[in-house]
Amino acid sequence: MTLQDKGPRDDRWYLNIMAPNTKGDKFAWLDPTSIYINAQAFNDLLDDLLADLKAGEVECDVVAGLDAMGFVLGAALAARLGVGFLPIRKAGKLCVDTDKVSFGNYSGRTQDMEMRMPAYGPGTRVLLVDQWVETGGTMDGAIRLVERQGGVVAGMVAVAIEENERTDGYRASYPCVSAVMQGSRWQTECNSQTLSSFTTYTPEAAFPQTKR
Ligand SMILES: O=P(O)(O)OC[C@H]1O[C@H](OP(=O)(O)OP(=O)(O)O)[C@H](O)[C@@H]1O
Ligand SMILES: Nc1ncnc2[nH]cnc12
Repeated sequence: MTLQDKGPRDDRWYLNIMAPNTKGDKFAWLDPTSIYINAQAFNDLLDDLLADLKAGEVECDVVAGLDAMGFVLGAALAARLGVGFLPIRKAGKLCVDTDKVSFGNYSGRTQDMEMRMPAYGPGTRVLLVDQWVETGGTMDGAIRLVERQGGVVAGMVAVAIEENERTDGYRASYPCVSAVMQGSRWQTECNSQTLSSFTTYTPEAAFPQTKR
């Protein structure tokens, strides 16, 4: 595992560059992907998640990332962990045999997602990675897919896991790692779906540094 020692890790500064929704209720309330644009932010995010996985002694045989943005974080973590990456896809994309589940998410709509079948042997430890967990409905579908093929959910990782009855159940059942730490101001703000950093947010804060 590649890990830089950066001292105390609890500032999570890169959460400040997450972008507020400017498009209304049909969309998620914020866009965390600005973190990925900036090399320092993205690498600090990965370092923090990896440090917390290590501290929690969370081990896995493969990372499964959830379509679509879970692919970004999941693939980056898999590469750092030295394991493979298994995409869990929105239905209708995979041209091989699949298992399929229906799930509901924050949008109130029901969707289907699929995982290739067979994907791994019995007892394989699968680390589930998504960008964000809001209601936990999407994660619920992924857990069902993993367990139906005899996999063991090794844990779950996201930028944030909002607190509600379903995610309380996840925390009780699996190791859960998120950049937004439980008990922090960030967690309270994510639960209420507004961040104080939105008042000073500028897109430029996430711009990649140019080498010229
Ligand atoms: O906890 P939930 O309420 O289920 O919501 C979480 C899911 O919603 C978002 O993805 P979205 O479906 O918007 O798709 P995207 O990754 O393609 O942006 C997010 O990245 C999770 O996958
Ligand atoms: N990407 C996301 N950002 C913020 N809230 C979300 N809820 C579900 N997905 C989300």
